[in-house]
Order: sequence, then structure tokens, then C-alpha cells
Amino acid sequence: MITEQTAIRARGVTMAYGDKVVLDDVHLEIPQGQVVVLLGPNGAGKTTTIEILEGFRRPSSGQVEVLGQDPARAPEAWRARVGVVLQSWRDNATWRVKDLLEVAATYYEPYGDERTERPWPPDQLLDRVGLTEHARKRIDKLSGGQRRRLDIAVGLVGRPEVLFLDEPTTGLDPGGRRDIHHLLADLSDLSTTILMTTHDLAEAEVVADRMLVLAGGRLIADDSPDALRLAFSANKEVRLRHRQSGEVSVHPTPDPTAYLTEVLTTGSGEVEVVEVRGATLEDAYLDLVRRADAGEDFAEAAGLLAEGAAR
Ligand SMILES: Nc1ncnc2c1ncn2[C@@H]1O[C@H](COP(=O)(O)OP(=O)(O)OP(=O)(O)O)[C@@H](O)[C@H]1O
Repeated sequence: MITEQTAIRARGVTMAYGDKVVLDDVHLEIPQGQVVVLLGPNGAGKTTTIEILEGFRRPSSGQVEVLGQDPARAPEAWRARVGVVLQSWRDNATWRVKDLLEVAATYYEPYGDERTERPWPPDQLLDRVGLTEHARKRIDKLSGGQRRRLDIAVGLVGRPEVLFLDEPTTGLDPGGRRDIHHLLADLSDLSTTILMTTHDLAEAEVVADRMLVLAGGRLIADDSPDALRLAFSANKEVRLRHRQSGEVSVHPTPDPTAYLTEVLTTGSGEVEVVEVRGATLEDAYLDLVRRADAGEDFAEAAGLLAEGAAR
């Protein structure tokens, strides 16, 4: 359910480490209940953005609000409403899975109210993330994927209204990945606002209501996966198999109908159509980042930046 209340807002956020500018005047508004995926090449500033929104870093300039408060100054009651799944952490290795969740849960006990049952009961949460059979295992005996599920459980134990996840599905097998996608969809139905990073475009397409692309510290696109896919890489691919040789050839074309009409009317006996493939989100994303690298200023013109993000 999406309401018009703004959960996350950034205005003119700039971040420099020494004289290296990592974020350059980033503007952002995320309404409550939206699932937003933050994409960008390595070093684009995704983790830095998330860490600023979580309150772990202060920006060099600009304003940030999450649930109406400045994350760097917000009180404990605010922190209890925000969940964080970091890229990785290695503490508590000798603890057992359920013990860790139970201790984490006690932190949230004072912050429950009639609207939100806080914390999420650890047994239910273990079941939801698929860790019930590993509840008594030591954390350093978990596989990488089980460990990732535990990271996610720790981020969720306070039933956050806003959830930040930094590459949550890295290291998960396809089944684990799908479980997490279903979990995120369920949380979104409960009006949880979700901001996550990933390098997996297929994942972004499945989970995102909206995608943000960062490159060179600037937001270069902000739109739905469909809009981004359609705005870039206009070419489709037609694959043909030659009947005699069995060879498959690939033909990029902006107009597959015209191309196929010509091929089939002139040499229809010699080829069969194997596939017509539209541009993928990955094609579009790579095109977008390549153009940004080349200094083209196109996304704003193409309507791919939300009003608040356009400068
Ligand atoms: N504490 C720090 N001190 C100095 N430079 C830093 C620090 N943290 C990050 N950086 C630099 O800031 C830039 C952005 O880093 P960040 O981790 O935000 O990128 P990212 O988009 O999350 O990358 P990745 O996809 O590789 O995780 C990088 O060039 C990185 O080297």
C-alpha cells in the first residue's frame, strides 16, 4: 500500500571524503510503502547514500530526513523504527542464531504499540527467513547464505517502518533469493518503505517499484524499471536459425516486424525464427551508465528523473 506520506527525503546532499566528492547534490523523495532499488557501478556512492540515510555518516552538506527526523540526531525511539541490513558484519560469531535474535529483540520491546507488534517474535521470524532448523547453530557454523538470512532477520526483528538493505541477496542461492523477494513484497504490502542496493538487474526488476541509478555521485535516473527499459536500448534482437547449416545468427533492429517481413518474404525457406527479444533492463542500465560516463546529459531530458530529483 502506497500512501503519500514521505518516508525518506534528501535535499542537496553532497558528500566528500577529503577532496574526493562521492555524492554531488543528490535530491530524493521516497513515499511510505515504496520499494526502491539503488543501482550504480562499484564506487558510485550507493553504500555512502544508505549510510547517510541510516545516520551512520553525516553528509558534507545538504539535508536528510527519515520518518521526519535527521538520522544523525534522531533519538533511540526513531532508531527502533528503522531496520538496517549491512553488506556484512562479523560480530557475535560464537553466539547461537536464536540467542542473537532474542537479545536483539529485547532492544525493541519498549517500542511496540497498538499498531505495531514489536519486536517480531524470534521463532516466527526464524521461520519467515527459513532458519528454523538452524536456530541452535553457532553463527560461525552457518553457510554464507544462512548467514545472510540471519543478517536480514536482525534487520527485521524490530518490524521496521523503513528498511535499508545493502546487497541483501549476495551469496544466496536462487531459492534463497526468491524467498527474500517474497519477504520484501510482503513487507511492502504492510507499508514498509524499503531502500536496497543490488548489482543484480533481474532482482531489481522483480522487487522495485522504482529504480535510482547513481553514477559519478549523481543521480542519473529515477523511474520504474519498465520506463527505464523502454527509454534505452531501442534495438530488439531477432535470432534466426539457418535450416541447412543449423547456424543461429543474431540481428539487432529497432523494427523487428519490418525486418522479419523482409527476411521471410525473400528467403523464407532457408531460415526459421528462433526468438525475438526485447531490450533487457540490463541492456538499458549499461547503456545509461555508458552515456553518463561519456558525459551525456540525457536522463532529465528523457523524463527519467523524478521532479524532486531534477535540477
Ligand atoms: N570511509 C571512506 N573514506 C574514504 N573514501 C571512502 C570511504 N568510504 C567510501 N569511500 C569511497 O567513496 C566512493 C563510494 O563508495 P561507496 O562504498 O559508497 O560505493 P558503492 O556504490 O556502494 O560501491 P560498491 O558497489 O562497490 O559497493 C568509493 O570511491 C570509495 O572508495
